[in-house]
Amino acid sequence: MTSPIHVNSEIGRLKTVMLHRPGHEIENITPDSMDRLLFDDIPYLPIAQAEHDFFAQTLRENGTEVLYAEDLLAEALTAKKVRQEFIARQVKEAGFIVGATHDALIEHLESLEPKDLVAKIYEGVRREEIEYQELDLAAVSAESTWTFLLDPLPNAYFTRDPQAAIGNGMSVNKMTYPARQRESMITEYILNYNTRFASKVPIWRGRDHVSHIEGGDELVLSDHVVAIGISQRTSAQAIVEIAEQLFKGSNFDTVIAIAIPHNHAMMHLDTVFTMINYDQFTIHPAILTDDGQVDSWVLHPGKNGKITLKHYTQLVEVLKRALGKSEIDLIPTGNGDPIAAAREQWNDGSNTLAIAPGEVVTYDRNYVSNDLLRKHGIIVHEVRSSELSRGRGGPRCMSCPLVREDLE
Ligand SMILES: NC(=[NH2+])NCCC[C@H](N)C(=O)O
Repeated sequence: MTSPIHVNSEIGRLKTVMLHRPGHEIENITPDSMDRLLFDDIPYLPIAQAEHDFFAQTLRENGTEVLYAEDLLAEALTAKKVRQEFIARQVKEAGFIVGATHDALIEHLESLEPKDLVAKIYEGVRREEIEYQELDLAAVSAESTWTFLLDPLPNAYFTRDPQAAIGNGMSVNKMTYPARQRESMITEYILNYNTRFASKVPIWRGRDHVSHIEGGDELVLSDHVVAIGISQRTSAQAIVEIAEQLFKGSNFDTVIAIAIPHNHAMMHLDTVFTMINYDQFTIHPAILTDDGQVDSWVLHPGKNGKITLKHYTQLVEVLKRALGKSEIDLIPTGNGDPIAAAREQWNDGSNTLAIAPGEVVTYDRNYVSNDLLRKHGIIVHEVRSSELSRGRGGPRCMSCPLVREDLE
């Protein structure tokens, strides 16, 4: 069976992408919950949606088929039995296993049609929306004063992270923070029950794991090389686990693990490093020492299913060797100016989405980085970014490529 997933690079012409249009979940962020929900501010929804529509339109105009995760999920949940199982698992992962609240939540969600159910899963369920048949202590006690029973999923428009297409398969991710963990269950149901995907996609690593990994850290550099960030969101253990599966079941024979600082501004590798052409990358200078060093380890398949490991500090040398290039052009965010670099990285100036070799989509606000990209010969499509950028993610984070053309 041919897989509907085909991603053998970061830069091959983008044919199909999965997005999520931000919805009311964005309006369910409050100053009190913002930190926990991984936001730094509350975007203004109508503008965020208009900006997102402009992003989707930019991709369509450049020949990309745009699929929305919310539509794929609603289709996957057509059968009542599947819907019931999905609801039960969402409610369980939100922390309700038995009791009055559990029962009332299930009853409420089961009363909804697939499209409304999907919208509810994203926007969250408030306490006052559900009707209790009977109360129990947990339902009436003070510990349950938080307005939402099922938290909103405001980060869902960053479709890059819950999963990552690698080759013809998927990494379905165990995410780091509770605020995002239920997002990758959406991926699981799309892959298992949407007819476009069901039984056709190898899963390199599922979400039923202790160690965590997120798609913002997973970069497909070529048809046999993957780079993965060791970051706030992705642990070394998860990298070893996925490397084992890739080495066993696919063409991939090289995983480059790159250590980056563990902080909110640089939560994933793709906030500081992205591939934009055969031999060109964006990089936030702050991840490198003055002489261009960063810790990285190259993993290869060894004997008897074991993995070999080698430590390097010169990223350029590692990239040259892995990609068979004699030169690598690292383009610094903010042109290397400490203030412009820090400001533009904060607003995802390094988070470029390649839609073809040497052709990228970026946020308009990062004008220093955009000018520099053009000077390096890159074609830049700018998209609007005042509200979308408040979630700390850029064009690469907001997109999950499903099909890219192979490179020549
Ligand atoms: N691939 C990325 N860089 N994603 C950015 C995700 C931002 C989101 N607020 C989070 O903290 O999870």
